[in-house]
Amino acid sequence: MICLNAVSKTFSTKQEKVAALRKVSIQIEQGEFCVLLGHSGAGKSTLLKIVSGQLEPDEGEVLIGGQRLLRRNRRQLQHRIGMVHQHFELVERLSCLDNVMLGQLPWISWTRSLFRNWSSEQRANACRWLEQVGLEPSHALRRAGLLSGGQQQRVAIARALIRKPALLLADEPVASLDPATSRAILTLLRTAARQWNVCVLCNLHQPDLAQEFADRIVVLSKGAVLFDGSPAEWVRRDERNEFDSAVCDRSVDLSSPHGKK
Ligand SMILES: Nc1ncnc2c1ncn2[C@@H]1O[C@H](COP(=O)(O)OP(=O)(O)OP(=O)(O)O)[C@@H](O)[C@H]1O
Repeated sequence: MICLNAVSKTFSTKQEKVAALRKVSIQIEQGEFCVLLGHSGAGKSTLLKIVSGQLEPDEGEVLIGGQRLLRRNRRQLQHRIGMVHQHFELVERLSCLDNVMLGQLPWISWTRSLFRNWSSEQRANACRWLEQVGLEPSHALRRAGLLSGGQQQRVAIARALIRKPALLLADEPVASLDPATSRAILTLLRTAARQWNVCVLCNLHQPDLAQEFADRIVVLSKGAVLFDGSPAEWVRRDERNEFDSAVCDRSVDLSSPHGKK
């Protein structure tokens, strides 16, 4: 379970101070697929960076599996977090298998990782994860950069899951994918949450996809939580026009390859 208690973050630049997060409190259970929605600048990426330990909050606390995220235990807790990104962030010149193995770096000796000298057991494990995310065994030795976007995202998900994370953070994982592939990837993330009891926190720009796939939707607006509930509750409130175009990017067009008009 992850828990954010009254987390605030303000960025100061020479010109201004931007309150990116204002006393955000949310709790996500193991096995839950939670989608963060909000227009550009609402604070979604800042929240993910704070949960992953890349940024420190000014106020408030983050608990991962009951343990408070602090500077001194950050590395140890980061080992329990898997990350998936919009642009996959694979090492394109390496094989899919080697990319998946990178997810296990914290537990592999540096000589093995430097020479990619994986044991047969490690190889078999990586291949199993590639299979779990829907890739044929023949993909294991193919260069990651030669795969389609959807296949690369599957490799990235396998790399995140091989470390058996308590928490999987997905920062706009379908932003560069076509609508059909987006649905396949979100199905995979939802399955991962349920099958491996992972708490998944996923940033999206598309309310329709959030409604279709999320167990829970959290809407941020100007750094504050505007809504936190089930997709059914979200639809009821949306129908009463409680959320207007300022909340979510209604310009999203799922028929377009990149989701934007
Ligand atoms: N390093 C930074 N320095 C200054 N301001 C920042 C920094 N990072 C984020 N911000 C500001 O904080 C606010 C929240 O940004 P954030 O990136 O979290 O929004 P977002 O909801 O993820 O947006 P998007 O959907 O466009 O990625 C924005 O106003 C942004 O300009």
